[in-house]
Amino acid sequence: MAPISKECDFLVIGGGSGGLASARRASGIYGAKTIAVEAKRLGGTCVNVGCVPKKVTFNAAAIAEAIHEAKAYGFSVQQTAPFDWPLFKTKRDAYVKRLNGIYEKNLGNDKVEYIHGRASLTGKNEAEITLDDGSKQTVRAKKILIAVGGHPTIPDSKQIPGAELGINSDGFFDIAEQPKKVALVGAGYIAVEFAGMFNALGTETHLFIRHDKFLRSFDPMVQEAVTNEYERLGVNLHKNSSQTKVEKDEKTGKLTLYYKDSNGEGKLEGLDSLIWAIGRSPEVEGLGLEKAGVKQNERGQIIADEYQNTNVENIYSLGDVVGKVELTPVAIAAGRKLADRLFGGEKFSTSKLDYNMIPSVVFAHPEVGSIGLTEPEAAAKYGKENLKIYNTSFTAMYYAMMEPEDKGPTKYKLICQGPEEKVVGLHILGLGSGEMLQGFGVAIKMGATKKDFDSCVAIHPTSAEELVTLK
Ligand SMILES: Cc1cc2nc3c(=O)[nH]c(=O)nc-3n(C[C@H](O)[C@H](O)[C@H](O)COP(=O)(O)OP(=O)(O)OC[C@H]3O[C@@H](n4cnc5c(N)ncnc54)[C@H](O)[C@@H]3O)c2cc1C
Ligand SMILES: NC(=O)C1=CN([C@@H]2O[C@H](COP(=O)(O)OP(=O)(O)OC[C@H]3O[C@@H](n4cnc5c(N)ncnc54)[C@H](OP(=O)(O)O)[C@@H]3O)[C@@H](O)[C@H]2O)C=CC1
Ligand SMILES: N[C@@H](CCC(=O)N[C@@H](CSSC[C@H](NC(=O)CC[C@H](N)C(=O)O)C(=O)NCC(=O)O)C(=O)NCC(=O)O)C(=O)O
Repeated sequence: MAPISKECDFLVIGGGSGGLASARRASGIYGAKTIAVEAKRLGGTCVNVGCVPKKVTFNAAAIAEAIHEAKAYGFSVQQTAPFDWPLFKTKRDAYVKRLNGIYEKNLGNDKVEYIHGRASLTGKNEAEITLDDGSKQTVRAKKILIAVGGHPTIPDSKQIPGAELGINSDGFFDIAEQPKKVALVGAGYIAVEFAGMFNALGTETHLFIRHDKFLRSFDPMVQEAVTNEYERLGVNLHKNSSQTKVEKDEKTGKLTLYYKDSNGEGKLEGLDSLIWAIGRSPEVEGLGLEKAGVKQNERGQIIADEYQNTNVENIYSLGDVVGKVELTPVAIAAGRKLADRLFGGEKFSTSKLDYNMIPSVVFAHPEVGSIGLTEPEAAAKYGKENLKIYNTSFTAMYYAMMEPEDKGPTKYKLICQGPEEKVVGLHILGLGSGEMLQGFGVAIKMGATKKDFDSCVAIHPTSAEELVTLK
């Protein structure tokens, strides 16, 4: 190994949501000598190929829907040209690039030393960084944070010949022209969000799921309502399906997907893109975990306790590579709490992130918001007889001017437990659910009961008011 070229208090491997947040707090607030290493682009998955470009694309899809809906309100909106995907992509790329620059500047402002390169552990307190020109630097650190995130999982080409002809969520953001026809495989956040966006923007969209509903980790109300809504909106759902082969027509570049479903065997021709969205795997290859003795679970994720400690003293890990809850605010919060604990002195000596009651939103059509237990989870934990479930289903006033076939669903479910009716789960779908959930999340995190909900006077006319007037 090359001689030690740098020493620091805190070496952060991975310049994504968790790593940046931790590094900036450690250095900017507590003055720890911190080095952050990023192999690709600052900001990580969220800024470059995740939340940020996804939400901007979701906004484009929402505008496409609004243009359609505007007619019902008396506007004579006429689209004179199709959606300009290349223009939109150029602007989206430029926005992300601007954020990369802002993040680099932020590191400078917080006096974090930034190294662009790929880090690999060489021992308990040491790492080797391979720079872009191939040269190497070695760093000795008192404490090391591993926040290297993950990458999309792709099926094995031995099981599905031609699987490599498909792309993944990273590739989605490289698509240069709007596809006329796409197939997506998967049933989680990404498949559902992408399918909804493509469909709203006018692409013929086929979604292949292994069961008869998607978003199966969500409350049954969400699974059923959103699956039905996607069918109503014209997404071609291939239920109970599996894929057997993918072929490419070398002349046209179009793909054919061979599959099986409850009707037998089928094939879907003329695809501009096939997108695998079947989960993510930890980014641990070449990280040298074995050299430092850091333990992983059977999925390759790093094992860390509630304080982000790995099994090796002074090596910590958080975010997607740990895989408990794969969300940006979770990685950020864990990263900041860790910096507080490590460098914030006595006051923060027990600082840790509480992984209970974390709200999340699926930017589906309509948006879905969820916090706490699903109804089956609550029944298993507390017993059905100790629960009171409040449901409502109504037509949001936004749809008042529209024909029945153009009205989208709104459904809310509040799950309460015990004689005090403590709220242990809230599941909402409909317009504005994404923005709505955060505030209710605060109340629920504070331990709100149904009575507390009811004691807040409604704001009229809003969809949210239905949640404080549930019967
Ligand atoms: C399409 C998509 C949409 C998403 N939408 C949302 C959303 O709307 N809301 C939400 O909360 N979450 C969303 N997520 C999830 C969110 O992006 C992740 O949970 C979050 O980015 C995880 O942060 P992290 O710090 O753990 O890892 P990352 O952000 O992935 O950062 C890890 C960084 O480490 C770098 N790295 C890896 N190995 C090395 C190495 N050896 N040396 C140096 N650097 C290395 C990587 O290049 C990367 O930049 C989305 C994810 C995807 C894929
Ligand atoms: N809005 C947000 O906050 C977003 C958050 N994210 C985060 O990123 C994570 C990764 O997203 P995603 O990739 O969608 O993963 P998810 O884990 O959310 O969903 C993947 C789903 O795909 C299905 N699946 C798995 N293997 C196969 C297979 N071989 N063939 C067909 N279907 C399969 C499974 O559903 P089933 O068992 O029903 O088949 C599985 O649950 C999310 O869990 C989330 O934490 C991502 C995007 C947006
Ligand atoms: N909530 C606003 C988000 C606004 C926002 O935060 N925009 C970011 C781009 S999303 S960037 C992706 C993500 N940021 C966030 O999630 C925002 C974090 C929140 N503001 C906080 O500080 O807690 C992240 O990975 N953060 C890691 C870190 O910052 O340490 C930005 O412009 N930043 C410029 C700047 O910071 O100067 C919205 O949705 O409109």
